[in-house]
Amino acid sequence: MSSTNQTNGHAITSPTLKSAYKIASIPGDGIGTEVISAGVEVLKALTKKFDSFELEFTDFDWGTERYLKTGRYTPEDYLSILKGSDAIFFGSVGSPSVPDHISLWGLRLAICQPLQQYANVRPTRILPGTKSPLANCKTGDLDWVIVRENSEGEYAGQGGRTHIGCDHEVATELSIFTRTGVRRIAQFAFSVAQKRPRKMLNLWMVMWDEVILEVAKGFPDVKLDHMLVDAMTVRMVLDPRSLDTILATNLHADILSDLAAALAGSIGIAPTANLDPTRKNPSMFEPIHGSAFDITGLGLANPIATFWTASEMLHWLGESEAALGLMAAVENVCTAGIMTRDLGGKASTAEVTEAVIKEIMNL
Ligand SMILES: NC(=O)c1ccc[n+]([C@@H]2O[C@H](COP(=O)([O-])OP(=O)(O)OC[C@H]3O[C@@H](n4cnc5c(N)ncnc54)[C@H](O)[C@@H]3O)[C@@H](O)[C@H]2O)c1
Ligand SMILES: O=C(O)C[C@@H](O)C(=O)O
Ligand SMILES: [K+]
Ligand SMILES: [Mn+2]
Repeated sequence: MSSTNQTNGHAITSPTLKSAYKIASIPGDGIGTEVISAGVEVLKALTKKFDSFELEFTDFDWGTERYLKTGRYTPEDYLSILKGSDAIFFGSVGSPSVPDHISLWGLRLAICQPLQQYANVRPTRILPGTKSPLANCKTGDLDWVIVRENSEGEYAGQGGRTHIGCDHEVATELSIFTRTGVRRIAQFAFSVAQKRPRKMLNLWMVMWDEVILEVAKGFPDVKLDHMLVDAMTVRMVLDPRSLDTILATNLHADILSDLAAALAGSIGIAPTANLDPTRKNPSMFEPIHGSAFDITGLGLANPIATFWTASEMLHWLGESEAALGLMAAVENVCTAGIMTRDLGGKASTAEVTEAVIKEIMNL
């Protein structure tokens, strides 16, 4: 690309600097490796189509295989390595050969927590050409963003076991909530709700309620609605049109977002952004789903969750045109019925990926 500037009456043509982003890619375990390689292919196609930016990928083999060989999911200096990137593109972690709390704390939480990615953002909607399992719920009827507190609550890592293995063993799992933690996620969720057409935020809990009412004063245009989490599951199923932005604690939002993905058609389409809203640290983007050992290696993994995740990453980096182009390509492919088995189709991971790349090049 080039641009023309006027200097002292002379037109001079100079190369416009392309934005170049460093992406740390961590496929992880199971289908993580299949969907991230599909995601990288699609992102590379976008850089060909939209020549305003470049992506420089560095791949990391951090996952369970590495843990079994070395006793660690990552090298010791992994945080300084990641801090050198503009964004992290993550697949999933977890394997039948290692207990889930070890893999989760060894990789996903080992990244999210020290990098202060305290806002976990999970948009959900029904893509055109796909179906909700809810009768009478069509594309447009379900359009939510779940904001998950991503640094404390039930995933604070406090608690332990005493008298291990004895009949009188005691185990505690503590939920930790800080005023600062609640305030910052509330501020973030209100600002998300404020940018949505319906300007609406649904949430719940006690200290939360108090802090949120304080934060709400700064967002008078957002309609606020408190819900208990059990009742929320009912409302999501029976009245999806009445919801918009949903803020909840770490664990509750984790559960609600799997439900949301299923109601929108499949867990195979749902994206996640783990954001550090201060932008001091790189943010991490991953599909909501896990390693799915039951379908690993079979070509059945739906790559759309990862494509949507890639689109969220591009938005965060400021490349909105490419981000919107990617979602348009995904929607065209769904409309054409090229879908994996979880969405009722017959296409493989590779066939969906190829179709999305073709749509990108035809945009
Ligand atoms: N953030 C993460 O990395 C993350 C998230 C969830 C689970 N996990 C880990 O993944 C492992 C498996 O967990 P799980 O089985 O509870 O959840 P899962 O999300 O891996 O799978 C649940 C079900 O959804 C299906 N599924 C998931 N993604 C799919 C896709 N893209 N296309 C088609 N079908 C898809 C699977 O086949 C499975 O039947 C565990 O070790 C768990 O700890 C990791
Ligand atoms: O919550 C987690 O950390 C694991 C998984 O359930 C997720 O949604 O990322
Ligand atoms: K994941
Ligand atoms: Mn989850």
